[in-house]
Amino acid sequence: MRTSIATVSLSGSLTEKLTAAARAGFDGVEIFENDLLASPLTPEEIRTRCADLGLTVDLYQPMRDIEGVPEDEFARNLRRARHKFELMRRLGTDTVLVCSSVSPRAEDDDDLAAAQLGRLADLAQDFGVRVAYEALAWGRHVSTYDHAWRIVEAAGHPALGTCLDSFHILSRGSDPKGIESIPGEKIFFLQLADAPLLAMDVLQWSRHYRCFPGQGGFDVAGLVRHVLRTGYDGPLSLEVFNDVFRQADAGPTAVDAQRSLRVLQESVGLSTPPAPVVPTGVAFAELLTPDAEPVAALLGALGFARTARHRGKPVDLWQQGEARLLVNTGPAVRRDGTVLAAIGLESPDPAGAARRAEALLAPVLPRRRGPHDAPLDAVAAPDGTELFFCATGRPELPDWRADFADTGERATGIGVTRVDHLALTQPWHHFDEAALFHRSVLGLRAQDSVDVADPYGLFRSRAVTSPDGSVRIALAVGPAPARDEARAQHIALATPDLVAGARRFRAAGGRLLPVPANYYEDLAARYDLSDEDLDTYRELGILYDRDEHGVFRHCYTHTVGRVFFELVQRDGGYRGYGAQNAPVRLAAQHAARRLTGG
Ligand SMILES: O=C(O)c1ccc(O)c(O)c1
Ligand SMILES: [Mg+2]
Repeated sequence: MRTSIATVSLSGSLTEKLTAAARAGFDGVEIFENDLLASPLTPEEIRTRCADLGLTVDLYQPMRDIEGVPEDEFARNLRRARHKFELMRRLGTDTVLVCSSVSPRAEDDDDLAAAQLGRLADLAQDFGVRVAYEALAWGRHVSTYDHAWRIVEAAGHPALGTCLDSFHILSRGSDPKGIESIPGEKIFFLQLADAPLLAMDVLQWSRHYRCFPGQGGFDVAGLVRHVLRTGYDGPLSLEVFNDVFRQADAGPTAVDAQRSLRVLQESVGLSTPPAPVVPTGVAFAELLTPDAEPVAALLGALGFARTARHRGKPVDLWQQGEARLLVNTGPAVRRDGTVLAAIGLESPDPAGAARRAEALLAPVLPRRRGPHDAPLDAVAAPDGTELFFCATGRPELPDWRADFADTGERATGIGVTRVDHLALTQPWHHFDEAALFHRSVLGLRAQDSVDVADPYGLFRSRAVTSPDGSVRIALAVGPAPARDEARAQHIALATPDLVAGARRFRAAGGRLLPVPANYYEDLAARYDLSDEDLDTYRELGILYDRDEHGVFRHCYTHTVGRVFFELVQRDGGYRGYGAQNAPVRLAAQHAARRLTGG
């Protein structure tokens, strides 16, 4: 189906919005009145610009407070409408959105509303315009889609239809099944938006918290299925009022928006992009560092050995158990010190995974292929992390390790078996995009997001995981985008015996993050732990959590550049990440940074 986006959903000037929408692959736009009023372009120039960009102008909006008013006021409304219809002719669009009145002077009189909307449609018809009447969830007398449709039906005018907006329908808890009783040709327009489930005033919710389908808690796809059963064949149009998107760059937001519509179309059976190829493990995590020494010291204390060297590049493979870390000291190294730059995902079908990613608009990275390199398919996640789809030790596929020559070094190890999870702090305006990306592109499942207090703000965190837990990525967004630590990344390593592992790490010269004694007093109050265990945890800075499945113990290393490590022991099928300990950890990291300056 054709895809469209309201200009209000993107930041910048009208020109920037239109360019971003076209580049992301939208077919059309809804022009928001304020964007036109603020633009130096004439309506004719906007029309030409859209045509040059390959965009149709699908809707002009909104017209407000038209219906249900005394005759003298309605006469003034018609005069206003005539101006707008003339403008629409110059703009080259034939559909106008009229939202239900919020005026205190509007009367609760459906017959009057139908009669006046009919007269508006008469005038519109003279200009070749169609009127799409939308129920705002906070409309004074008309606030539900079925009520708006009753009025449209009563008016019985060919130039009057309804506009359905998923936010207004789902935020009020209306049953969208009733949409199926509206003839498809009377649905003049369909606007789509999702939103997180929040208990708040619906107008504020709508104006500040809408998000793209798949990023919130509404069943937008379910609603679209009802709409499709009516025979509606107009565009799927995104109308998202969102405080973050208003500030973020229009280009990436438009791509995020188009991706959400592609995923939606797939889930309602309108398209069949290549199927998701769910990763089955973490093949490697790659650190980029300008300063190999501190990284080597930390990995050595963690029990890793430099088992292989890339044949053509300054990249070392450090291994312990099934945990593999690449340390890259090549020219791509950035100014901001050590970073977690890439993740190798073990994929049952690397080429298929890359095709899926490309179909969902993930930037495909040029293959870093030297004369000896195995081919590697890679895409960039929204935060810039490179994701490689690769195979380790599977005879039917090229092994990425073929590019590495064995050094003969072997790890003595501290008991690390594998990477448990990767935690990536997102740029502040990419959080919702990141969750949708990892879910739709990689086929991971998103868990609920949790809020975590930091001494200087609030973190939001959301995990995406493969069904068997073999791939776990914790996405977080921090409080202060300008601060480095707000973009910290970490690698959590699994061990079956955390206490032994932590002791060996320390004996090898590793530094563990100290945790305040108050934490352990609280732990003693909350759980029935032995004094001996508590003493050990306090000594090593081990944090403790439980869920209905099992127990989680974890501790942290110091930070190098933007990266630190976590050692974790999961017992009994514990599913979380110790989120309730995160405030203590964040405070301890702030304190450690003040002491060491690093
Ligand atoms: O918030 C509003 O006023 C507003 C305006 C136009 C719409 O289509 C809408 O859904 C909301
Ligand atoms: Mg709307």
